[in-house]
Amino acid sequence: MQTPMKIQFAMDTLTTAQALEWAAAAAPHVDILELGTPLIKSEGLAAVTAVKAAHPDKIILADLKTMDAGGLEAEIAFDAGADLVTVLGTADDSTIAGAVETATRHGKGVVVDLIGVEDKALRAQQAVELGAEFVEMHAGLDEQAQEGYSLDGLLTAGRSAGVPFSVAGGVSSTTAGDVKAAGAQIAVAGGALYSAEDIGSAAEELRAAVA
Ligand SMILES: O=C([C@H](O)CO)[C@H](O)[C@H](O)COP(=O)(O)O
Repeated sequence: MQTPMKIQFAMDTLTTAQALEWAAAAAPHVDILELGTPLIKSEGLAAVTAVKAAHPDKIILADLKTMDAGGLEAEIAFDAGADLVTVLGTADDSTIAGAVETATRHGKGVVVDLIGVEDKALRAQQAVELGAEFVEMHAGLDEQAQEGYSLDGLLTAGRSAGVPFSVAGGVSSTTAGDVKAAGAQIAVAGGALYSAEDIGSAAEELRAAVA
């Protein structure tokens, strides 16, 4: 039987209070709660601790986007309560390996974020060889704002990589079916959920779209 696709809620806000409110609304319908990079820069890793304490049953992802000192940055995030941390695919192999070594020691995991990587399929394979749990086929908010942006490039890269992957780049209930069809294990949604009038209903709709 195929493993059901997971949903990751990317909480790109600047306050822990807002993140806790969003997490409570979406929690019944999502598997992974992501503390967005702007939130961690604004509130620090205390935000991770607060969300983990409120949702001990959820996978908590700290979107550190680590570029150097992989072991050190992963260590402080795991100590704060994260289950997964992100390291950039543009980082040196030793940075990814350092974070993986720390994750293994903690019984936790590393996700390699392929934002800004030219050959995402190739780097995805290398990242998984280095021990990443999965990679994120990712187009960031700035790339999404460019004219003509579509998810297609991410889906093609995911299909050809042949390793476990998530897709992040403006995923919504309209596009989630395509993400599933491409073979992704995880659909990441930020704006489509937190900009909705009713976050809980939007998350429920997204879950239905990938069921
Ligand atoms: O990682 C993200 C971005 O770099 C800002 O932190 C987003 O969380 C990710 O792109 C998912 O959000 P949406 O694109 O709004 O779905």
